[in-house]
Order: sequence, then C-alpha cells, then structure tokens
Amino acid sequence: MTSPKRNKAKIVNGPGGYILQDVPHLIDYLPDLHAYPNPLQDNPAYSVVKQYFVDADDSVPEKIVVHKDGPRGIHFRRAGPRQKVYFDSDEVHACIVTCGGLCPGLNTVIREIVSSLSCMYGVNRILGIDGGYRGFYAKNTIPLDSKVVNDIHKRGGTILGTSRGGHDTAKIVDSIQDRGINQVYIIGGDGTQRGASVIYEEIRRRGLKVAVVGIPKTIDNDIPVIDRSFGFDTAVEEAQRAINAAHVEAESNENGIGFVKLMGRYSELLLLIKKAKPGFIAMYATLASRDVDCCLIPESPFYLEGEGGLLEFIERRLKENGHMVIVLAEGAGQDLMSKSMESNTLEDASGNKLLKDVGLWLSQSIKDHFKKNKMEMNLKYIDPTYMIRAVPSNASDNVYCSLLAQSAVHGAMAGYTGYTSGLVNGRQTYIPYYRITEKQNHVVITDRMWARLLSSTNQPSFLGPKDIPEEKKELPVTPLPDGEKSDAVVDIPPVTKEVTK
Ligand SMILES: Nc1ncnc2c1ncn2[C@@H]1O[C@H](COP(=O)(O)OP(=O)(O)O)[C@@H](O)[C@H]1O
Ligand SMILES: O=P(O)(O)OC[C@H]1O[C@](O)(COP(=O)(O)O)[C@@H](O)[C@@H]1O
Ligand SMILES: [Mg+2]
Repeated sequence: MTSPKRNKAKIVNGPGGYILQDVPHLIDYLPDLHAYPNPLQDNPAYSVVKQYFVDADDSVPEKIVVHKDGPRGIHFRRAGPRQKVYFDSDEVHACIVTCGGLCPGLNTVIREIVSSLSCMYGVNRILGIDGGYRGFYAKNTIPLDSKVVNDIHKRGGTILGTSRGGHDTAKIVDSIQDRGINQVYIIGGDGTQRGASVIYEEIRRRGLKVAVVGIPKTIDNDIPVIDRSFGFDTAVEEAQRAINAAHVEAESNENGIGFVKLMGRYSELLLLIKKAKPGFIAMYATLASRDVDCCLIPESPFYLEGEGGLLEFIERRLKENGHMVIVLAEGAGQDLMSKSMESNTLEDASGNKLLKDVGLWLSQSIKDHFKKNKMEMNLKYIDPTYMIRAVPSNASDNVYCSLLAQSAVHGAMAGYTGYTSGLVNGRQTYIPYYRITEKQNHVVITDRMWARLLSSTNQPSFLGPKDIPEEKKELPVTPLPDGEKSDAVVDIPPVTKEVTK
C-alpha cells in the first residue's frame, strides 16, 4: 500500500476575494512538454462555433448566491476544449475503469469517452479495464472503439464490470506504465475518487506523462461540490415506480401501509466524524411523489415508542386516511436496530460499513406493535434497491453523462490531470481531488429542502431543538484588497482513509 505523498494545491488569488482552486497540469512537473494545436479547429462540426475554445481565464464560482459586499469566493476552472493540447492524437493510449456500485449512466459515460477520443481527437488506442481497480493487474483488458460501444448506453450496469476493494496503488501504476497508458479515466464514487487521487500522486512521483481524470458516480449523491451525480435523476425516477406500487397496495387494503426501502447508506468515514449519511434518493423520491406520508433518512434520527414516536404517528395517519406510505433510506434507524438486535460491525471489500436490513426490521416492528394492540393493519414491504440502480439512464442523465465525458476528455487532452470533472452551478468544471475527497455530501436537515419535505408529508420531525446537529460553519473567505493578485500554494491534506484491499 502506498501512502499518499503531500502535494501542493494550486490556488490563484485575484481581486475582490477571488480564489481559483485550480487543477494540476502535466507541465507542473514536466515543464518541457510539447504543445500541439487542438485538432478540433479543423473539425467541420466545430469550425462554425463562435468561441469554441474555452478562454484560459474562464472559471465558475462555487457559490452563486452572493451578498453585494461579499468576497467573490472560490472558483473552479471551466471545463471544455483548449486551443492547445499536450498529446498528439497518435500518441494517446487511454484506458477507462469503472469501480464501486452500479449507477445508471455508466455505459453512457464509457461510450462518450470512447466517442470523444476517437471522433473528436482521432485517438484509436483505448482500453477498457475489466472489473474495477484490480483489473489493472489481475485481468485482461478490453479493446474499445466506436463500434464496440455503439449501443451500450441503452443497457444498465457497466460493460467493463466493477468491483470493490483491490486498490493496490503500486501495482495499478506499474500496469499503467508497463502498458504505455497515458490517459486514465476513472469512473466511480467517493471511494474511487480517493483511489484516483493516490494513483495521480504516484504517477506524479514517478514523473510519468499520464493524465489521471476522475468522473464522479454515486447513486447516493454523496460527492461534495458537484450539483448532482449522473444517474441520480434516473434513480429517483425509478424509485417512483416502487412508491406508486406501495401507494396502490396501501390504498386497496384496510389500514394499508406501503413500505418502500431505498438506497442511501451510512458512510464509515462519516460515522467516525458523526456526520452525514446520505438519504438523498429517499428525500427526492418523496418530494417527487407526493404520495409519501413519512420519509425516514439517516440524517434525521427518529424513535419508535411513546409520544411523538413513529408508531404513534402511523396510528394517527391510519385513523385519518385509512392508509399510508413510508419511505425508508437503508441507512436510517440503524442505531435503533442495533440496540434491539445483537450486532457486530462488518465491512465490504472497500471498507464501507455493511448494513443490516433495517427495512425488514422496521416493518416487523410495526407489525408487532399493531398485533400487540390488536389493531388491524396490512403492511406491504417493497425493496427495489438494486432495481433502481440497474436500469439504463434516462434522457436527462444521458445528456449529462455525455457532457461530463466530453469535458473529461477535453481536459486530459489539454494536459490537465489530477481532477474530477463535474457540474458546478450548471457549468462543467475541473475540480481538484482534495475538494472531492475531503468530505461527503449529506442531507442537511436544518436546510430548507428538508423543511419542504416535512411540510409536504406533514410528518413529525422527531426532533427537539437540542437534537438538531450543529452544522459546521463554513469559514468566511477573507477578501483581498482590490487590485491585489497573487499566486499561492497551500498544503493539500493527505487522503485520510486507508486503502482496503
Ligand atoms: N481511501 C482509498 N484509497 C484508495 N482506494 C480506495 C479508497 N477507498 C476506496 N478505494 C477503492 O475505490 C474502489 C471503489 O470504492 P467503493 O467505496 O467500493 O465505491 P465508490 O467509489 O462507488 O464509493 C474500490 O476498489 C476501493 O478499493
Ligand atoms: O453493491 P453493494 O456492495 O451491495 O452495495 C450497496 C451500496 O451501494 C450503493 O449503491 C452505493 O454505492 P457506491 O458507494 O459504490 O456509490 C449504496 O447505496 C448501497 O448501500
Ligand atoms: Mg461510495
């Protein structure tokens, strides 16, 4: 296992408190690299586009809600094609790997990386890595071209296969070096991006001309900074089907309860710091459906018994309406379940905490309660968790995946490396790894979005004021005096979580 080396972050300060959290470039450590004119300038599809190439100074603000006297704040480099590229098309030997859990849209991203490289930049050496990180050193590669990927966007899953665990940095970089690969596209979630970050560090330490690019994938929506991950929209849409079925079942039965379990799990890292456990799919599926009476997510603790508890609320809602729908994120109520059952903490191959099935436990607890109180109730339990991530991406995710993949390719061709390509405030950007890996996204229950959900379901918050967690306040950005512009570097915090093999 290679321990990540400390590296310097590229920070550019500008007037009015402007900060650019820039991404590394190959010339940062290979200053003599040759640049070429971008072959896109001769591409008939683009020659008519005004200002097709992105201006070198274009950047995208992280926060778009501002006060008139506030500092301009943090920005990211805008993604897109540059006038100069640092790879000759014939020289490029690219590879693509998919890691972690499935997510709708993986195949669309693979397809578009291949198409962008071959159709826009004339690259014809592209390899698929079979079965996640360990495929770099334990499996054969899969040659990819436009024909092979032609209709894969219509299929769920990933044609390359995926896995958890198996991240051996030295072996992976050896394989990249031995095969002469010089562009590495890594599609995966929070764990994968941490893996990409250490691969980039090792490549840089060895002084290789290899661009390492991350493409964020997460059905849990737990990757920070970006607006949302591809596949999330599809997953929420698919979850609607399960909620609709639950509603139909509930309505058709005396005191019917439709109970749906969705994905959204505890993160081990976040358990350590007692923070986020994302319940985004449950929250958005509930908001979209309007048929849900109660949404339970890990970020918002609840209790079963007594006044103000879940069981009391269920009884009340059944009396009022004769039926109800409950949506539960799989990470919710894990503490309640652990208290009532013998528990030992297990992990998957990537070090993620393995969850017990809270859906089965909670639905049984509800059944037991009604039986004990001799009240009639009909509960139908629906677990669509793997179904919602195995489907192909919907139209909007397909467009999103395509733009994301194109941006990733433009960046690598332009010589940028050590970045994740992501949508920030509706614009494609390049985000340095340390911003992606420093924390995880979670539902903030003191935000307006959760309040909107509570007012749409009219469920109790199950919280007193003292239960509301204090969210870490963001440090204010200190504005620089007008006109002052300085290039600065700061230490990047090393990746904290250890690699699990
Ligand atoms: N801190 C880390 N350093 C290096 N590799 C990691 C790290 N955490 C996870 N990985 C690797 O990333 C891959 C995917 O991680 P996982 O957590 O399973 O999925 P996801 O990336 O979708 O969150 C696995 O192969 C795992 O070994
Ligand atoms: O595929 P597995 O190992 O059963 O894991 C299921 C988990 O994967 C997820 O879909 C998230 O996966 P990632 O962390 O790989 O994005 C969770 O929602 C779920 O808890
Ligand atoms: Mg993950």
